Amino acid sequence: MSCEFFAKGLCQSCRFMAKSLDEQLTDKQQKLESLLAGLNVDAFLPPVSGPEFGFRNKAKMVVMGAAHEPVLGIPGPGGKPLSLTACPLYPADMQVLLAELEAFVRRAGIPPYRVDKAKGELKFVLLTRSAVRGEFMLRFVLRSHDAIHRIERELPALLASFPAIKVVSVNLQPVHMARLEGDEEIFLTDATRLEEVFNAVPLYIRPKSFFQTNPEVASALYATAAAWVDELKPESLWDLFCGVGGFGLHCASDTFPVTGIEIEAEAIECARMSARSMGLENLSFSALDSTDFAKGSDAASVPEVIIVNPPRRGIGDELCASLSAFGPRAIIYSSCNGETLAKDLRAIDGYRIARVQLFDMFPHSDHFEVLCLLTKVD
Ligand SMILES: C[S@@+](CC[C@H](N)C(=O)[O-])C[C@H]1O[C@@H](n2cnc3c(N)ncnc32)[C@H](O)[C@@H]1O
Ligand code: SF4
Repeated sequence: MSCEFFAKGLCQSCRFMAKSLDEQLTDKQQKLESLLAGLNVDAFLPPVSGPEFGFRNKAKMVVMGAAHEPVLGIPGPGGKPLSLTACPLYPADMQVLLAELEAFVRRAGIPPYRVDKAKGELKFVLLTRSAVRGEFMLRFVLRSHDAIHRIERELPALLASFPAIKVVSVNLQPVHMARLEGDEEIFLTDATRLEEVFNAVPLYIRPKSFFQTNPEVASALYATAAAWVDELKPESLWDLFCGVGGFGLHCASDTFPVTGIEIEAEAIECARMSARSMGLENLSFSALDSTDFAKGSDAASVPEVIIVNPPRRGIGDELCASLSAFGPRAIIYSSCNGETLAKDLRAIDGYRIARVQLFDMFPHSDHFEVLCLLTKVD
C-alpha cells in the first residue's frame, strides 16, 4: 500500500514516502547516531517501529473552499483546496468520519475562514481517536460564536449516525493568522474527555492536553521506560513534562512515590483521574513549570530516578544544571527532537549514556522519538 496523493504529486507532506519503512528507519538511526557523535553511548538498542499506515490518532484539518463546497485538507498544487479526508495515515474509520465531517460542514452551511480575506467562520476541524474503543473527540475551531448554532442544529443527526463520537466542542480563535487554537472551549456534549488505554494503563485525552499521536509506538515507548525503571528499582521518581501522566503512570507501583510535573492544568487533571482509577495513592501531579519546580526543590527531596519528556525545544540549560547538581542515580530522557536532545545531553554533567533507543513515532517524516537512559558516574 502507498499514498495515492503522494504518488500523484498532490500532497508531499510525507517527504520520505518513496522509501521503504526499513530504509527510513536506517536513515533515522544514522541521523541519531551522528547527532550523538562524540558522546559516549554504551549501547544503541534496536529501533522500534509500528504500522506503516493508519497509525495517526489525530487529524488537524484546515477548512477551505466555500460554504456550499467545503474542503478539509490542505492547499494543493496551485493553491487549489485538496481534500485529505482519505489520507492513509489515519485509521479507516477515521477516514470515513472525516469524509462525513466534510459533508456535515456543507449541510450546516458554515463558511470556511478565508485567510487571504480574513473572512468566514470555520478555521479547522480537529479529530482525535482513542485506539482502545475507536471513539472520537471532535473539535471545531471557529473565528466567533456566530456559527455555533449551525453546528448545534446538525449535531444530533451526526451523533446518531456516528455514535463513536463521544466529545464535541467548539474552540474560539478570534485572532487572524495566530495559533491553531484559542483559549475558550465550549463543549457541546456532556462528555469532556476521551478515554484511552495503553498497556492496561487508563489515560484521558482532553482538548488542550498534549497526547502522543501514534498509539502503538507510544505504548512501546511507555512500556520500555517502565521496564528500565523496574530494573532500577528506585525509592522515588519524578516525571517532568508529564502531560496526562503516561510515563509516571506506567512506572507507578505501590512501593515508591511518583511526582508528575506539567505546565498544563487540564493535563494534570487527567493524570490525577488516571491515578484514581488505578487505585494508586502514592502518585502526586502538580501544574507547575518543570524548571521552577526543580530549582525550588531541596536536595533531600530529589528522587533516585528522574524522567524528562520536554517539548521540541528540549529541557534547556537551567534544568540541565539542576539535574547535574541533583545527581539522581538515573535520568531517563524521552525526546522528539534529536538536535535539542544532543545539546541537553552535552550540558548534563556526571552521567554516562547507558542506552539509547529510537522509536519511529512519525513514519514518512524525518521526525522520531528517542529514549535515553543516563546513569550516574560514581
Ligand atoms: C512532549 S509532551 C510530553 C507529555 C507526556 N510526557 C506524554 O508522554 O504525553 C511535553 C509536555 O510538556 C509540557 N510543558 C511545556 N512546557 C513546560 C514547562 N515549562 N514545564 C512543565 N511542562 C511543560 C507540555 O504541556 C506537554 O504536555
Ligand atoms: S499526509 Fe497523508 S496524503 Fe499527504 S503524503 Fe502523507 S499520507 Fe499522503
